[in-house]
Amino acid sequence: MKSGFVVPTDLDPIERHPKAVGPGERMRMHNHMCYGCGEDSPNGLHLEIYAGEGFTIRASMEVEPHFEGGPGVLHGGILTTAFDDVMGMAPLLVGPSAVTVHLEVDFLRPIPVGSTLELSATLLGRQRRKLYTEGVAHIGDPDQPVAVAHAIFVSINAREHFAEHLDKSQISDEYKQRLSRP
Ligand SMILES: CCCCCCCCCCCCCC(=O)SCCNC(=O)CCNC(=O)[C@H](O)C(C)(C)COP(=O)(O)OP(=O)(O)OC[C@H]1O[C@@H](n2cnc3c(N)ncnc32)[C@H](O)[C@@H]1OP(=O)(O)O
Repeated sequence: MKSGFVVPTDLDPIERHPKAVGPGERMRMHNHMCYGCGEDSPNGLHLEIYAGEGFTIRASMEVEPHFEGGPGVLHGGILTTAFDDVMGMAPLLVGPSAVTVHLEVDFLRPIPVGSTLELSATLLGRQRRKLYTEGVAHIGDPDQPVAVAHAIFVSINAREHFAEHLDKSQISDEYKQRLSRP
């Protein structure tokens, strides 16, 4: 497998947060209007994302005809979006919210429209606020990945980070109030 991403060898160990969602349980939605996993996003991917064992996350995605890029195959940007969202849930296993600062994808094989894409993410470790993750996608044989991704997320204080933009969001007033509480 070809990948230019170098995972640091001196990552600090991580511990699952005592309040993190348990293995097999659905991850709590971070935003009901999120294009990746929000149930109210009108044109979103509507990913259902589950916690796995250890520091893993998984989700499935039906490759719908309107996700086409090349003839008959999934658009690379849609796959990247799905990775961003699924991998972005991994930091929540160990602590507070984090946002993507770097994401790269190795596209290994075309992904036909009509297939079921299985996505998984693993949190590899941290360096200060940086959380390193790896993602893998396959469409049948788990030993034959169709894409691999690496991302760095940086932990944030969500209330402060999103405060300036809350007025532009389509999230519910209740959720807005929750996010704007000091
Ligand atoms: C409750 C609701 C909340 C929702 C939560 C969301 C859940 C998410 C779910 C998933 C949704 C989908 C996901 C989405 O769509 S997330 C949406 C897309 N992402 C963003 O909008 C993030 C935009 N970036 C920023 O706002 C700032 O950069 C932040 C605030 C993140 C950091 O700026 P800040 O000034 O605070 O910190 P810093 O600059 O000292 O950086 C800190 C460390 O990071 C390192 N670094 C920085 N950039 C890079 C880089 N490109 N490659 C490698 N490393 C990088 C940097 O060297 C430093 O490392 P070190 O010095 O310690 O070694």
